[in-house]
Amino acid sequence: MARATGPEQRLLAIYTGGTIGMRSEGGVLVPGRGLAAVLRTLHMLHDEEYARAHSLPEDTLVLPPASSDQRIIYKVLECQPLFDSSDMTITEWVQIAQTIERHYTQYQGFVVIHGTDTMAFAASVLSFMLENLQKPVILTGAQVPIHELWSDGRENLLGALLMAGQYVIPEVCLFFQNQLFRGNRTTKVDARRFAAFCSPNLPPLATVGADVTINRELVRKASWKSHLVVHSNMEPDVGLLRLYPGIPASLVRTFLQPPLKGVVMETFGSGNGPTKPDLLQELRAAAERGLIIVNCTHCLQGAVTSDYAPGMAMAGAGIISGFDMTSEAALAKLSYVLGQPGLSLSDRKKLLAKDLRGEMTLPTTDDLLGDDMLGCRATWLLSMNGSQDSVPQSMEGPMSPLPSHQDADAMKDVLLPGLALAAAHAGDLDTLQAFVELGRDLNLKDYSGQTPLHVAARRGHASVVAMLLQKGVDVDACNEDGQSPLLLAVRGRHQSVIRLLRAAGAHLSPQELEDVGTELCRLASRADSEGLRAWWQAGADLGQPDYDGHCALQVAEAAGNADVVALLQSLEDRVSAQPQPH
Ligand SMILES: NC(=O)C[C@H](N)C(=O)O
Repeated sequence: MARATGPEQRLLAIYTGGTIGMRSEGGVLVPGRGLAAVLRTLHMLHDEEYARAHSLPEDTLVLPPASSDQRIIYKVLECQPLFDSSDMTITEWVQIAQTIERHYTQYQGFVVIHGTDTMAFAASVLSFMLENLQKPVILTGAQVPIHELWSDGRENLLGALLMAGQYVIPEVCLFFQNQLFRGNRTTKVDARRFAAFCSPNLPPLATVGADVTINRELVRKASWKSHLVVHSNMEPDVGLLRLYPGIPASLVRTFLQPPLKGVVMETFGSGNGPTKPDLLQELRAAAERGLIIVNCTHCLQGAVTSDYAPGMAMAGAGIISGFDMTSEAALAKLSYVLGQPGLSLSDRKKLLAKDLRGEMTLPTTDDLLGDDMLGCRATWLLSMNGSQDSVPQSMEGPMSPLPSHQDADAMKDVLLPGLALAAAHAGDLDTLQAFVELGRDLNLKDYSGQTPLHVAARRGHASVVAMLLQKGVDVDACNEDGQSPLLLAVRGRHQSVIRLLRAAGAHLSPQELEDVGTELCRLASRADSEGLRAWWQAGADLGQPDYDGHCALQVAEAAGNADVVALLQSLEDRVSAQPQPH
């Protein structure tokens, strides 16, 4: 990230509306025309003397000198009509992106003056529409109109212009209250305070006080080889659904109907939701007919993980993790990905799982490996075939001395299990295949005894499970809690994985089956047909009693759940006919 050089920096300020330029009409605030004329009267935003001395055109403004050798000259392009941002839609944001494209070569940077209510959505959408940005695009606005005595608008606009004019930050950003954020990481958190925005999962790119502090390692690098690409084809039929305790499956079904093509589902905590079978059934049915569902947490901070059983149930329903994306960014990303022509459903899902514009933090292999070995790269590790010759040149030098053979072996012992498990977690067949090609044993275990098969079974990655089984891994390997891959697949209700494991001879151990009667009765009492079916598929005896002697069928009968009764009876009838693995 460089400082902008040259005696004059030219910026375009695109004024779309918002409180910053509003006036009171009939007791309410409405967007006001002629913002440039107001700015011309404000000394901090215009140096009339310089403009006259340099014969700047009528519509051009110039900031007072920020440094002795540089001037920021800007023009305000007023949109027609102006909007309260509550009324803005993808159509208006596409127009902004196209305006930037039209003027891209004439200006060193762009400031978008926008209402605050939907500014985080706008910044997110623009970040996906503008690919290969090499210049800053900074959104800003105000909580109080700029002509008022006590307004945040003057400082916000000045800050945005200074940041865009003085630094080459090739991203869509949002500047508010002395902080420059990555736009697609922001959310509006306060209706009145001047500190209206926050970036819960990424620190600001820059902070302005007596000094400007740039968080250089966070700023994205521009790709100087490629040109700006503006993606105007954004899918409007995307939605946002917030789960709440007790949400009826019927409501979810209605919401997910066509023409909706993608939905961001705001879930509890680290990505959990109710595990009611009818609700999961609706989600699964929608996913099966091609609706894309992205799971984002409704918490302000933190990420979706699969630490809890209800989270796994969600994952089992064909839902994509949004990790730590804001809902605004996820919605914009969905609209962008669905708007891309000619992609298959699986291509779209792959694109959604990638970090495209710095909008989400993906769990890395390093996260799983721990801090002590950070910096070692997967490719390097895999290329460490006991010979220093295979260490890439780029790893040499004073900061990264070549390890001895023993060190290299010790490092491999520590790091390879984590790497293999990370690949299994991500469903990354290519990396696992690389292990095989280098003659590595895929039975390796991490510190808790987990094998790649455990992880793939737990995540429901059937293709990875099939590949591992084909390579002859131990199908009944137990982790330190005595759990087999089959048990993890049952918990996740991953039917295709259960089938694969059973076909490879997997058994639930006597220890895993110890309390199965109680578990089956619990599932029967909650009418969880899918859970019951998973245990049955895994070879559990559905007639096992719970601690006080009741079996699942009796519990279902007592609860008057005819569907579950019918299911249990049909499964029990099929038990004798079912081929038993040896
Ligand atoms: N502070 C603001 O700009 C709020 C206004 N309603 C808008 O979003 O346009």
